[in-house]
Amino acid sequence: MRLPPSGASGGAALGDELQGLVVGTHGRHCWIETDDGRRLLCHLPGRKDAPLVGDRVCWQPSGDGGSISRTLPRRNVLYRQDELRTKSFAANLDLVLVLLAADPVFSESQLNRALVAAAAAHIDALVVLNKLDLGPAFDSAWQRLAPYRAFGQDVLPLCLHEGSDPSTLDALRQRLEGRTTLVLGPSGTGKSTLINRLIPSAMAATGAVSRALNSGRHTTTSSSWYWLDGQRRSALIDSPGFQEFGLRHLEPQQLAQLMPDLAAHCGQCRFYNCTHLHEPGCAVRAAVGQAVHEQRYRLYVDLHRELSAAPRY
Ligand SMILES: Nc1nc2c(ncn2[C@@H]2O[C@H](COP(=O)(O)OP(=O)(O)OP(=O)(O)O)[C@@H](O)[C@H]2O)c(=O)[nH]1
Ligand SMILES: [Zn+2]
Repeated sequence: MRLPPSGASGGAALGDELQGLVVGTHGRHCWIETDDGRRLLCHLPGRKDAPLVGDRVCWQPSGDGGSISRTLPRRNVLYRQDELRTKSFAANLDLVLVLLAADPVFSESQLNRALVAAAAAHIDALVVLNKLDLGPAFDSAWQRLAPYRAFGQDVLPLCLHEGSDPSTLDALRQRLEGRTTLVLGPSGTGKSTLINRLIPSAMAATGAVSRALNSGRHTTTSSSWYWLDGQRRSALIDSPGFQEFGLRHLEPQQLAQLMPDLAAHCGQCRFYNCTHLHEPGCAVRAAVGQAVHEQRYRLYVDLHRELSAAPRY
């Protein structure tokens, strides 16, 4: 079967509108990719509701680029928040990959924030622990993840060490197939190494475009899109911003439901609006030290306090 010819500018037509995928954002402009794989710089009409990497947009040709007319409805958006405002990592995600490593030692609070944000956005999460070759350091990090595995969180070991057995990377590759995955992780875990290993050399230029877009800025705040295959079915989005992973867009009352080990007990508390902090007959507190790991409950208490104290915007 022959595909119908695409529009003069190469995008999928919707009425007389052309569609494209946002693969990079930069102030008042963003890079879009047409369905036949061409990339062009588009101008945004206004500051409000700027499209995110992963968005599908409608656009019209203008000059040697284009102009975006609107963003199509999103399946989801992963949010975080810094001191000042709510920010978004990307839209229309299938998976959030949290990359940790045996070294540097990871922050459980950061890990939990990423998982809570993904759960709040109804996006699957995958935790990957890199540097399997570090032996004892890896074992103790793997042990710290035991409570996460116990509540059903998918956790994969990984080794990106030069010359190592490729089986862990192959297992990860399978998880990414056919999906759009946002990669998050603190500095030093091997994020750049992973992206370089996963992206075929022919496509690395894609990342170069995104990096070039960001290079003039003081801090890199936008996400970069990389295709993992020639068919453009599987994609990775690399995003900065893991260090300041605020969750103030969430209400404290939502929190327990977004932590699966706590959520399993929420329904059995005496009071329907139990905060699981001090109430009598609290099923969550009764499970602490058993089905709910002490450390996980501590993360809940701290984050609940933070969300309760936060001013809302
Ligand atoms: N031992 C070991 N070292 C690794 C592995 N993967 C990556 N590294 C090393 O870890 C260090 C950090 O890797 P990067 O890929 O630069 O990490 P990153 O997460 O991109 O860090 P930033 O560039 O700071 O954001 C480098 O020295 C890598 O060579 C691994 O599986 N085992
Ligand atoms: Zn309770």
